Amino acid sequence: MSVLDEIIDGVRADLAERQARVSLDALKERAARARDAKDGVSALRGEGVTVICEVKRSSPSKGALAAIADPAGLAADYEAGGAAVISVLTEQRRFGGSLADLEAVRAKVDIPVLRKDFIVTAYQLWEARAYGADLALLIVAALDQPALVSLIERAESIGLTPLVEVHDEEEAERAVDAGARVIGVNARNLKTLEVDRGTFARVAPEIPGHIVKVAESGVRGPHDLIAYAHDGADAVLVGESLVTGKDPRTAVADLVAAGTHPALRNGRD
Ligand SMILES: O=C(O)c1ccccc1NCC(=O)[C@H](O)[C@H](O)COP(=O)(O)O
Repeated sequence: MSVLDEIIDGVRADLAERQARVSLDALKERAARARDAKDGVSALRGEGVTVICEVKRSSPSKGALAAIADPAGLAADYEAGGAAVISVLTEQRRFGGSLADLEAVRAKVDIPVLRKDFIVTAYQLWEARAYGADLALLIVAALDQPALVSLIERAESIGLTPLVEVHDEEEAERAVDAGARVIGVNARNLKTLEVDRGTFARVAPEIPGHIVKVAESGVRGPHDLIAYAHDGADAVLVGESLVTGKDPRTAVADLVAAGTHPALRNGRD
């Protein structure tokens, strides 16, 4: 069984427990009371290369990364550093996240918030909206094409911007066909968990220019953002290097400075 399959088995088991406790109607009522969702596309099409900063406690590839006792405080530091979007990993078993983290971050920051999880049902999209997310991750490798199309449509219909994640050219084609407006190319191979930063350069040419292109994983600092920018990234998604570094606010500010540097912007025009 692949790592992704194992993760999704756990996600489905936890989801069944939540569904037994909280009805879909109750979630929808909670979603109706949530703050209106912010537009993820305009946030990511900000000045230069924008930065999505992740709240990530642990991961299948690295184990424990950072305790993060105060996810909202960390998100506030990211926002102060100039982040365009906060990504909150809500998967519990492998990443140590929760919907409570999402809710706390939402209450603290003004910028859009992404629910990063392994979403396989519309119920999870309603959860995302009910706990204040503006964007939600959909992983092409985890979904057949009818499910991908249906979840993109449902996300859009309830105000969420779907960030559709791909790992190769074939998945990119499926994401485009399904109507994605934002596509993330993840450099982390879900079979080996290894990061290959060349993945973005290979896959990005398959993605039409009107779609926002996000380079996910493996950003250690400004030099990696610049490399992804030269390969056509509109945004980067950064987790590990921020949560394991000493000063997340300054680290984000350094990334944002690199992403908005006039030399980089001229080179991309
Ligand atoms: O991080 C992992 O080990 C991982 C394993 C299996 C599926 C997903 C995984 N990570 C989720 C992510 O996509 C990353 O958290 C995100 O792109 C940030 O990456 P990084 O900056 O390298 O932490």
